[in-house]
Amino acid sequence: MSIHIEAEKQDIADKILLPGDPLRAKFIAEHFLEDAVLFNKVRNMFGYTGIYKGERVSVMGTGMGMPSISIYARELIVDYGVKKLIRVGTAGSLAPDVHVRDLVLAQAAATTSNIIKNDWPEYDFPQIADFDLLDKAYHIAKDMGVITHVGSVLSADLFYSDLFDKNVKLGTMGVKAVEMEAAALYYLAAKHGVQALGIMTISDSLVADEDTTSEEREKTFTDMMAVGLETLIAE
Ligand SMILES: O=P(O)(O)O[C@H]1O[C@H](CO)[C@@H](O)[C@H]1O
Ligand SMILES: O=c1cc[nH]c(=O)[nH]1
Repeated sequence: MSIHIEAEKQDIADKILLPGDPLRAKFIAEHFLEDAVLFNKVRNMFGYTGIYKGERVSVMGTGMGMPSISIYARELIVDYGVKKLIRVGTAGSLAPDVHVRDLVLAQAAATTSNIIKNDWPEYDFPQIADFDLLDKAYHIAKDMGVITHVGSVLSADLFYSDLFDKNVKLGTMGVKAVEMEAAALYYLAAKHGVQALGIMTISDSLVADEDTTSEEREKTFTDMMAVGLETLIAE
């Protein structure tokens, strides 16, 4: 067990989906995995391991924001030996052509946070997705016929921010969407030599009058869940 996860090492697969919402983790386990077993309920941050198309995979919530995902990603990588981590999150569109329910594959993640600089003050280096996972996810999503955008995202510390106008301006500079975890996940994956990718479903828009309910965000973004699982098991 680790400080925030009560599982034994063998209880967690080396491939994992990471939604922010622990109830989305429960939904994925109940609707996509066979023989799913709950391995964590510390702080209600539900984690499950089960079988997807014959392969052992796990899914666990990370909570909201980079401090929270940094705790879980670090423990999963260092204490449990997880090698492939795919965030399946929601994000707000920053671009007029990126609509609610579209997928965004986060090729890179800019951040407003000091969390990476606090750990690695020397350089401001880019936080990028693992190319192999990105390439696989892109082709899987395209083959499924899901509208999919590839580009950078902004991982913000604040959901409610006075930088709203500046975030929107980033959309005119190629940043597709704003969310709150990908940059820290990419940093930790680089630091520990494992693979990570962020797949986001657009849940609302900062540049158009489009949004979704919390129940939809928990239960209906199944394309993202399927793309994430297929990418985890792809050879
Ligand atoms: O839906 P999740 O995966 O939690 O992701 C997004 O939703 C939360 C904010 O509502 C933040 O965690 C943000 O990154
Ligand atoms: O606008 C949004 C939507 C989802 N997640 C965010 O962080 N921001």
